[in-house]
Amino acid sequence: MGRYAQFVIGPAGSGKTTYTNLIRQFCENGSRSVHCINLDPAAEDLDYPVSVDIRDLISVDEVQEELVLGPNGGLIFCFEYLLENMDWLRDKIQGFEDDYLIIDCPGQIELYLHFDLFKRVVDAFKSWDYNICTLYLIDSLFLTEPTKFVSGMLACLSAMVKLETPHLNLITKLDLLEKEQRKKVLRYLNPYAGDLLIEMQRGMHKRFLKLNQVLAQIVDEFSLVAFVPWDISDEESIADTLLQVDFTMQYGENEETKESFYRRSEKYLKLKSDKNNEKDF
Ligand SMILES: Nc1nc2c(ncn2[C@@H]2O[C@H](COP(=O)(O)OP(=O)(O)OP(=O)(O)O)[C@@H](O)[C@H]2O)c(=O)[nH]1
Repeated sequence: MGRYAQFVIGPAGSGKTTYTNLIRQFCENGSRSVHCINLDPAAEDLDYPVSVDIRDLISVDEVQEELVLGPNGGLIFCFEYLLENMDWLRDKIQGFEDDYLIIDCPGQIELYLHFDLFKRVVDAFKSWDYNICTLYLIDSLFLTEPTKFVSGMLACLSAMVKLETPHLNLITKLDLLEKEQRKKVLRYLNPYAGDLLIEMQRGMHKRFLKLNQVLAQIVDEFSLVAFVPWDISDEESIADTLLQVDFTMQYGENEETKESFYRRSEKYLKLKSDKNNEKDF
């Protein structure tokens, strides 16, 4: 069957642990064998059974205490230590030959954006012949305005460029948004640079025009930054997300995957069955 691993990354509180647990439950209900791996040395209570836990190797609390480091320094030290002990991790996952790995990662995005430590962990999985997909989770409450969207998009893009793996961005906590807010957010599933520029420029001084033009151009040129809606109140959304992850893992991002994102967003909004909504959209 081959080896498959999803790396679940994203800012603190974006929903990584919740996602990991729900995907695990969904897979297990479908008789798919999965293992959840915790790579967050500062994790507290985890909702799922953990098959491999970095805290058995090293924990941030111990490091902070012994080396008098802050939380970020402690995390960096733990990842350096993990990289020196990758045989430990390899031994732990050796028995999961045909199983699916879901890897819950730390919430400090500096780890993905500014250092190469996390990339080296991902590269080790590649060298062990894993098919990989990185999921960058982003809280929908931070995507309700164009400027917030651009900022979130740039963080997703940096992680994608830095990690060099098949990549999806998941918009989480959609169930918490009002219908109108939800529609606003879902417009960004397939953003159009011209509209984005007009929206960003609204209410801003004209001296920001050039900057906003460049940012909108980045959105346009990096249209591979695809966002997938994730709604825990809709079981179909969970099933579709898993399908997209599997597809991306095997084939990477391409036109076909993008097409399926758009079909997904249409289905999600049920636009086809509601002509009035379609006009609004
Ligand atoms: N309503 C709703 N709540 C969510 C969703 N995802 C996460 N939450 C809640 O948001 C909070 C943070 O979720 P976690 O899954 O712990 O987030 P995390 O990214 O693992 O957080 P860190 O480990 O601190 O980086 C928890 O209270 C979750 O119950 C979601 O899709 N919908």
